[in-house]
Amino acid sequence: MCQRFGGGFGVGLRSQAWLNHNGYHPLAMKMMNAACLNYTQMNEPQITKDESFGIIPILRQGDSYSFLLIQHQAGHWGFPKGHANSGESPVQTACRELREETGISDYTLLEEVSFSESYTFTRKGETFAKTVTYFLALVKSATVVHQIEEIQNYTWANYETAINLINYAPSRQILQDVNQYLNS
Ligand SMILES: Nc1ncnc2c1ncn2[C@@H]1O[C@H](COP(=O)(O)OP(=O)(O)OP(=O)(O)OP(=O)(O)OC[C@H]2O[C@@H](n3cnc4c(N)ncnc43)[C@H](O)[C@@H]2O)[C@@H](O)[C@H]1O
Repeated sequence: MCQRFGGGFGVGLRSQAWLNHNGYHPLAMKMMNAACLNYTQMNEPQITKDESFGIIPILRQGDSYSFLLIQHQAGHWGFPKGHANSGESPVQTACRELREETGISDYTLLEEVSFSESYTFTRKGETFAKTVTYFLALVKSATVVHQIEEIQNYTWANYETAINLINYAPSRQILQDVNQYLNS
């Protein structure tokens, strides 16, 4: 822990004249602050920005809605998503990932709204600050072609079941916001 105005760095730099309220010469203060800044920069963890895009597939039956959840290969339940390929827009990425993970390609995209979640994670010693932006799609049919190499499992669930199945709080918050949007 680096203390900006601590005693340790000041040894030998005191003088009778020009002492500030800490009892140090201004030049000594400058050197101490510079040393602290270098120490802090050297020890700050590197954080890499990461971004993915996804779709929340929604099936409307009368007044009620079901949501398609997928179980990612890592084991957690959430929504279909992934990274952009070179030159892809957010919506193109989200649609491709949906098709690759679930086989779904027949839907109406609600492009006027999007919902984002942010979280950090560490992988192989590297820390990532990630944002995932989701679009909404009203699907025409509940048929899913399970892409085993992409996802572990999938399920259609109503709001209450889905909220209980989703593992991570940021994704639960997204579903809450989406549910509120659909019922507003
Ligand atoms: N910039 C990049 N471009 C292209 N490919 C890249 C890439 N970075 C990594 N890849 C590779 O691409 C593969 C997956 O690609 P994609 O399939 O394209 O990416 P993804 O769904 O966003 O999954 P990813 O595993 O990266 O991250 P997630 O946020 O789900 O999970 C990460 C961690 O966060 C946790 N997590 C997931 N959702 C969370 C949430 N909502 N809240 C908190 N933590 C969450 C998970 O448990 C996990 O520990 C990975 O094998 C990866 O090695």
